[in-house]
Amino acid sequence: MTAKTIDGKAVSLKIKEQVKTRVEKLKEQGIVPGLAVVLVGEDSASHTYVKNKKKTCESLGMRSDLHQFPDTLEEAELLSVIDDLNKDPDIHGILVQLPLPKQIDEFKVIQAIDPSKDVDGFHPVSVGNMVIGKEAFLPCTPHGIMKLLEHYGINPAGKHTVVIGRSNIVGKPIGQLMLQQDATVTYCHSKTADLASFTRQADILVSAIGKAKLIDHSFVKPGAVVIDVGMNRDENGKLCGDVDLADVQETASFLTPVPGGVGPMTIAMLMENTVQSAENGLLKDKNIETM
Ligand SMILES: Nc1nc2c(c(=O)[nH]1)N[C@@H](CN(C=O)c1ccc(C(=O)N[C@@H](CCC(=O)O)C(=O)O)cc1)CN2
Ligand SMILES: [Mg+2]
Repeated sequence: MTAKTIDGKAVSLKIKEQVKTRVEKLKEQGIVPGLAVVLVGEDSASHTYVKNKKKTCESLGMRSDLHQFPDTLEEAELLSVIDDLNKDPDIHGILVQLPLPKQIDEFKVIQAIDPSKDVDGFHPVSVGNMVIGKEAFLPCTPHGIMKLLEHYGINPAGKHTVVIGRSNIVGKPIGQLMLQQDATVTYCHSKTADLASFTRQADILVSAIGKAKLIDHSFVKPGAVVIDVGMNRDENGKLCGDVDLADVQETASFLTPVPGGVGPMTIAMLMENTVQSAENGLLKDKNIETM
């Protein structure tokens, strides 16, 4: 068996086209969806992601405001910025790029965002609604993974999904979204003993552990769908995922590459959440109940 490549770039382009159409409809009604992006510090990867988010917003006809601060920013100042953005009627989505510098408590900052503008889906209200299966902004990377599965006709129902990683951004929520689609879910993490004994049971394996090429064919059940959320550098400094693609190619049925798999979906889903937030605002103005 040679695994089929899941093309996240192609699927993300389709989603962005749909978002663009929704933006055009909103603009006809005088609304320009607006995303505020808050960036603190000098992390070069964060700068790249933020630049891409801003560029993508603009290419889809949305407004995007960058609020950039040095890594010495105090927590209270950041909370005050969030407060202003919460009150700004032209801003439909607020995103604080993570990670934040050490002196700032990430949880406090996320909690300060108005849940109706929480397009990252990280606020405890969004997380709670997601877990109980109510309408919520879903976190972009896990939501993007579910969209990829749907696009390729992979139904998680009744399948054993093994997640490696327990971050709030990817690991925990992807397990919850899989559970909602009737998968049987096992969480593994850095302290799991005999990791391969679990991953070899997976029909769908999601790796978000951040270890370059850890997952070779000995971790993979023949025919499994392998989703790689890792972003690492290999021995030559080249971007790679958690999965040794060449080694797993003849064992898996589907594989997401890095780059070009899950990554592009993250930004596409952020765009979708932002346009959704602007649509929700319009419905609220017309007194129609949404989230
Ligand atoms: N506030 C947030 N912070 C962070 C998030 C997030 O969703 N919200 N996720 C990550 C970083 N991230 C977006 O912010 C992100 C990571 C990777 C990609 C991506 O497209 N990756 C490409 C490769 C890019 C490269 O060449 O370097 C790929 O995999 O194809 C997009 C977004 C942490 N912080
Ligand atoms: Mg911190």
